[in-house]
Amino acid sequence: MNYKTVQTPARKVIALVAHDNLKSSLIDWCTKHEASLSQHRICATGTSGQLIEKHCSLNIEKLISGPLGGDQQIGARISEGDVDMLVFFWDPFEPMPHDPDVKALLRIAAVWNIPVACNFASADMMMASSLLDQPFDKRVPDYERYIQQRSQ
Ligand SMILES: O=C(CO)COP(=O)(O)O
Repeated sequence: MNYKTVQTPARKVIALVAHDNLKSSLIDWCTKHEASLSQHRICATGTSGQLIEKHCSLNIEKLISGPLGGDQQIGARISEGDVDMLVFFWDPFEPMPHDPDVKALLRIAAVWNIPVACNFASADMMMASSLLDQPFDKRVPDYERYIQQRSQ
């Protein structure tokens, strides 16, 4: 794979997702970081987004609920370059009917070099980063070269 460098903007698009047993943790985390989060654009899977809006004063773009396609929607946005960070409190103790979607979301986030936090501590560290409010360069697959090489 060939890579190129792109710039992540200062004002980020942050995607938030939590499985049911971790929704209260995500709400606590959003409450803790409400002021910082309000400086960025937030999207979330359906139920997580509704609950965050109910408990915090954040504007959330609510996508489809996870089991109905929300994880895939976020994955599609990542591959189109429209998500800069992912906080996904996935449940390590319960299998989900949509486990393939969860895996696909985590995979595509790895492909596109998206910072991902899967628990409270890593999400806290991400919010403490000086890069949160600054543009920063990151390496992503060079799609133009990839498609050019494949179509020769
Ligand atoms: O299931 C989810 C992620 O896999 C989360 O979806 P909801 O926020 O709609 O519950």
